[in-house]
Amino acid sequence: MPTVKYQKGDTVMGRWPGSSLYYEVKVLGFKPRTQLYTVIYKDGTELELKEQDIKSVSGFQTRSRSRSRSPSRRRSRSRSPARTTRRSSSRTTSAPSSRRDSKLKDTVEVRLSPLVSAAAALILSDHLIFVVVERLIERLKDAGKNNGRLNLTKLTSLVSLLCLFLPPGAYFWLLFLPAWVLFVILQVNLKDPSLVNAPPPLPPLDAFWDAQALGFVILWILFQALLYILPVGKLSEGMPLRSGERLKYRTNGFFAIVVSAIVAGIAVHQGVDLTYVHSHFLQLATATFIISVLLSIYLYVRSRYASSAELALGGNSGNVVYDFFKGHELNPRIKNFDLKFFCEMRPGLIGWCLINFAMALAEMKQQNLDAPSYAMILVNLFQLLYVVDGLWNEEAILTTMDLMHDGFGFMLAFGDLVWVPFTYTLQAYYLVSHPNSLSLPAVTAIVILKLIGFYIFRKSNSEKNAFRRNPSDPKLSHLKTIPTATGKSLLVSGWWGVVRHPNYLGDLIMALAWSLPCGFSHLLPWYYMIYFIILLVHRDSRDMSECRRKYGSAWDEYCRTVRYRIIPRVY
Ligand SMILES: NC(=O)c1ccc[n+]([C@@H]2O[C@H](COP(=O)([O-])OP(=O)(O)OC[C@H]3O[C@@H](n4cnc5c(N)ncnc54)[C@H](OP(=O)(O)O)[C@@H]3O)[C@@H](O)[C@H]2O)c1
Ligand SMILES: CC(C)CCC[C@@H](C)[C@H]1CC[C@H]2C3=C(CC[C@]12C)[C@@]1(C)CC[C@H](O)C(C)(C)[C@@H]1CC3
Repeated sequence: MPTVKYQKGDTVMGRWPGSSLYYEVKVLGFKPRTQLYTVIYKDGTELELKEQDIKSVSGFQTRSRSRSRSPSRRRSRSRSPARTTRRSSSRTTSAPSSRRDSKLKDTVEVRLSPLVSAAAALILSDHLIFVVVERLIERLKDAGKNNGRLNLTKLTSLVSLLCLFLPPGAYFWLLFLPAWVLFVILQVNLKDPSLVNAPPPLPPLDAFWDAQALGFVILWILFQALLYILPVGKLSEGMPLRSGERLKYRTNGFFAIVVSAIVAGIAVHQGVDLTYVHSHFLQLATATFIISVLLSIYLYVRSRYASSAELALGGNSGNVVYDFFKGHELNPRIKNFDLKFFCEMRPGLIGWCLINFAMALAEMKQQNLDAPSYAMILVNLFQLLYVVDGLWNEEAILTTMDLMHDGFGFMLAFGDLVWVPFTYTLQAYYLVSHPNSLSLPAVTAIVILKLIGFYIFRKSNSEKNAFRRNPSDPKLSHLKTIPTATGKSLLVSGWWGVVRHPNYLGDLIMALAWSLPCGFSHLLPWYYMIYFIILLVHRDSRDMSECRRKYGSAWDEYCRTVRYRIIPRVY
């Protein structure tokens, strides 16, 4: 390599992409065509870097000592990206640097996955805008350093100002998600509903509001909160936090759904007309939406006072709308009452089953039936099984992304309280006024499909959960694993050796079985399936980049061994 600045075998300082952190790396080679150096970090991560992202060790040390005392500069002495992982998760991490890490994560994600739909691309757009602006600011700073002619402060504020006028995805989603719920609720009541129809005319404003409906929703949430705080059931430990602490959670969800079912049964027996839920669906959804907005405002305000150790890595952009949407605090609690865990597992999830049940009663009433239709029974039983299983294995939620990594803000509050109960119930709602008769062979085939999906979903989730809780569990000793620099290992055989997200595969098969009973006359009951594909493809990409950041070369090795993401040999 005669004209090349750094030679094979040289030890130099390499910039970790997307950040201003440098680590000691060894040069493995140079590709004249791409003008990139292949370097290897101390934890084994191999990357390709531009010459401008490499500095000689001696020059680097002199400069870094003479520079500022800021934490990010101090961090530049650490030796490997694996350390970044550990350091960025320590209490001393400054918010800006963790933000940079998450931006890096998102950039990789966007590059890696050509998304299947424009909607999914929109999910990513908010991240992208921040990445682009941040990169631009970094470039400008670099340019300023190099020629000294640019007025850095002015340029930086100009770009930040520009950012204010760019419509980040958060603004879009804040408006779109509630509008979408309204759209599908209005559609499902039409004789000929369609996802591609123009929105039906808006009902008058007072049609949205019903004080009684708000009262019922508040009562329901309080009732679930009461069941949650009762000293019944197990106290489970969450995964270790950045501080090393493990929070305790009352995992009595199964008890909560059993008590709720008994209370609903007694109420119906006593003559309470549950078909109210069908006739006041819009008002109930509006009331729940108001509660989710109030909760999100409370969450945002309290997150401003939370210590940095209590914050999630995302949602700290400084942009009020983005942070409000994404959520800032990781585990907001009032004493021992965990708001995120409660909202994710209780009012919405159990409410979903209650609404489905009410729809079965409404179907019988509307269509003069003595018993619900086969299609309605299947949808009810399938979704009840899904929820009961989630609550029975409630502890497993503590190892999912939402609980471990995501802040609690509008996205999850609205998702858990409004989105789940008022859109996941659309199939049952649809069947109330759009009957679909099913033959016995069709019923049998759909049940078999559901059971296959459920088996894959449950087995794979339990396998990962058991492994994460006790990696040396003798029951898992037959499984092959890859060690990672963080001390955790990755499963490479068993379910997690078939595809990288076997649990998503099972979930998707189940989603198919939920839509099939509604037939093919309309797209609306297939809405869940379409939404779910987009959601899971996006979650898979997000998880991939997060794991690559955490596990470096070990993750790449896992991806080389397990080539497909969700569907074997297809995707
Ligand atoms: N119905 C719905 O609306 C809905 C929506 C979303 C998700 N879900 C379901 O919820 C469940 C949880 O989903 P999730 O998105 O949180 O993802 P998940 O698949 O449960 O968790 C991903 C995490 O698992 C760990 N992991 C990944 N590969 C591994 C391997 N080979 N060996 C060991 N650990 C590995 C990694 O975390 P660590 O390494 O840090 O432990 C990774 O971040 C899924 O079953 C999903 O289908 C349902
Ligand atoms: C578009 C947005 C508003 C997206 C909102 C997403 C949330 C509604 C989902 C994200 C994670 C999901 C989830 C379940 C329900 C829906 C979410 C909260 C879940 C609790 C359903 C029962 C399952 O058994 C489960 C526990 C595995 C599952 C966990 C993830």
